[in-house]
Amino acid sequence: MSTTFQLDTSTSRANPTPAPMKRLTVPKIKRRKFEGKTEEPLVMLTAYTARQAQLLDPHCDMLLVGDSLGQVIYGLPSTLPVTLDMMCAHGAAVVRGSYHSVVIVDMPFGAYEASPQIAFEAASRIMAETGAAAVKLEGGEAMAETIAFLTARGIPVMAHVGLTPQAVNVLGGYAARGRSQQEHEKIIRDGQAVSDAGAFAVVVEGVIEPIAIALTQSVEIPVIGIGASAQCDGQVLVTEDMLGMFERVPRFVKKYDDIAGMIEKTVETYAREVRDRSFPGPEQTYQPKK
Ligand SMILES: Nc1nc(=O)c2c([nH]1)NC[C@@H]1CN(c3ccc(C(=O)N[C@@H](CCC(=O)O)C(=O)O)cc3)CN21
Ligand SMILES: CC(C)C(=O)C(=O)O
Repeated sequence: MSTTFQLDTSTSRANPTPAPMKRLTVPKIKRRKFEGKTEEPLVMLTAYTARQAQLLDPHCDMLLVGDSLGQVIYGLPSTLPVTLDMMCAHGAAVVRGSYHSVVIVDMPFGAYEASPQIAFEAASRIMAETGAAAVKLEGGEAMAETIAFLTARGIPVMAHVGLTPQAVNVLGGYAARGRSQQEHEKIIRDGQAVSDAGAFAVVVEGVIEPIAIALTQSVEIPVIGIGASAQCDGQVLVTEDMLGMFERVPRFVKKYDDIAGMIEKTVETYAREVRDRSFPGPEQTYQPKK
């Protein structure tokens, strides 16, 4: 087990970012929201690897090591089989590849729900092994006690309400939430509960826009939207989704590029050159000294 702390690595030759910046902190993220609104929205993307983190870091305020890595990296059918070992390994890689953003690591399903004490054991392991600045967990009122427990013991918590993918079996799918008045009120109560419990920010996912707007206006912590509203205090997406790595993505994803198409074309060229023996060429081949 290797332990990596969040050191200032700006002088290390392993870290090629040209203009190292001082890393943002959780209190600075929280303070970005004042008088009920964040002037400039917070920018968050998921990251799972060191190189990906290096590329995203200069443009983001927060990097989320999401448990969506279960689907995106490991090809699992949901986020439920994701383990603490996976989150620690990818969390450490993202911290090593970033210099500026606040890194937040998802707590995997099963690692925190049973009790605040169990949650602290999992969260403290994540903090110690990755060097991340905070953890994220899914749930509202039911997780308020756990959020207060972790925060009081030195672990900042980002909460996640609305469409909570770890609860897919209770919700019955990934459809948008909050279309009934009862559900609407429950999601607002969840957001207020996590804010009152001391979460430094909250993700609201897959809800009808009026809920996202009402929540953003009613809590003092930044509300980060995904499938929510442009009026949230920030936005997050799964990086591979917005880069166009996947054919099928949720409706709330905007595909900014077609990376899958680029990879396909490039690999097609490589395969052709191998088959017609034009790769490797003279420039990629060693010859004996004359
Ligand atoms: N690549 C990826 N992107 C994500 O946004 C994401 C993950 N993985 N894994 C974890 C959760 C799961 N999420 C999901 C997954 C599927 C839908 C989806 O298919 N939504 C449909 C509607 C589904 C329905 O109505 O039943 C859509 O068209 O938006 C939404 C969010 C969000 N998260
Ligand atoms: C989609 C985001 C918010 C997430 O929770 C994840 O990446 O797992």
